[in-house]
Amino acid sequence: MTKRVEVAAGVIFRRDGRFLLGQRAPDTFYAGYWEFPGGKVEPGESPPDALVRELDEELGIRVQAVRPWITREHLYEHAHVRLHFFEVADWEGELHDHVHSALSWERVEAPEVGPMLPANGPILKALRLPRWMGITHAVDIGVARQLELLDAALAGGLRLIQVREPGMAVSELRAFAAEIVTRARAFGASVVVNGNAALAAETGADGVHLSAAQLAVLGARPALEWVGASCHTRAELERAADLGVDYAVLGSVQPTATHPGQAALGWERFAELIRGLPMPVLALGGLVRADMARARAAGAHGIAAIRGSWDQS
Ligand SMILES: Nc1nc2c([nH]c(=O)n2[C@@H]2O[C@H](COP(=O)(O)OP(=O)(O)OP(=O)(O)O)[C@@H](O)[C@H]2O)c(=O)[nH]1
Repeated sequence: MTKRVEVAAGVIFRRDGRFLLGQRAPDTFYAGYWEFPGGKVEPGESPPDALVRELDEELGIRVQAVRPWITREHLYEHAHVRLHFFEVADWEGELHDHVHSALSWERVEAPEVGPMLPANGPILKALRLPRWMGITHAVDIGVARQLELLDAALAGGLRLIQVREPGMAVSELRAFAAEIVTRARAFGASVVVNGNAALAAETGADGVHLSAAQLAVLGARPALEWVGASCHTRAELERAADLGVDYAVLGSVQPTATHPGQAALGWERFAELIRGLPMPVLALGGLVRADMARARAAGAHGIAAIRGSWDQS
């Protein structure tokens, strides 16, 4: 039987947004491959405690706070590992590496070192997922106004847009989505189209955002770069994980005008529902920019919002 190993690893961010990778030393498994700093969880230890200890032992840094992020399992020749990835934003001290052959600060958009440990491909992709998703609502505010607000948001740093226009005629939606893709491209932003993989492909969008209903019946992951899904329950999140989606959106965290009367989850329940999932989760529902720290402390990768994305106040 393959040995089971629990591992805690950290995505350590520097002030300029770069994150740290270490190259595995000679005489270890996968020598020369790059990894996130971290190591095995000891008996009786929690994964966050293990990470704080490992980062002290390996790098000589003191970590103030870690945020849960993604948990992935991988079957290596030598062990079946469960990797608990955390984000480490608050740390102090000078790096003194004791275990790696080299360290490198990388950009999330395009890490340059390699090869990477086999389990880490999806982790690097998850890091490329922007922290904020703007969801369109031209059916409420009009196409012209939505495009105007989109331009302002792109100029302000928005890098992920979901085209979601329930009720819009398909011909109008095709033109609208194509226009969003053109404008997003100019800023290097990505676009996913809600509920329609064919339209996404046709308009040159980067992916599709599946509704919970589609998620329930789909046999396989659509062949697009980004596939995400709307979820409301743990069962839906697990189904999304099984389908191999790149991200999920879970809500509503707070009461929202889009679904009046729907019970809000609150942050505690949100954190509970997403625990241990293998993909990043965006929090949805009545959220604004000021909620980002709270969302990430709860384990969210970031936030998805309709109104909160376009309000200019
Ligand atoms: N630290 C770290 N380990 C990772 C990552 N990705 C990944 O698959 N792993 C796996 O998780 C395990 C980490 O264990 P480790 O670093 O404590 O131990 P090791 O293999 O060097 O062996 P040893 O501690 O027995 O000498 C290894 O099997 C490693 O291949 C990652 O990004 N960071």
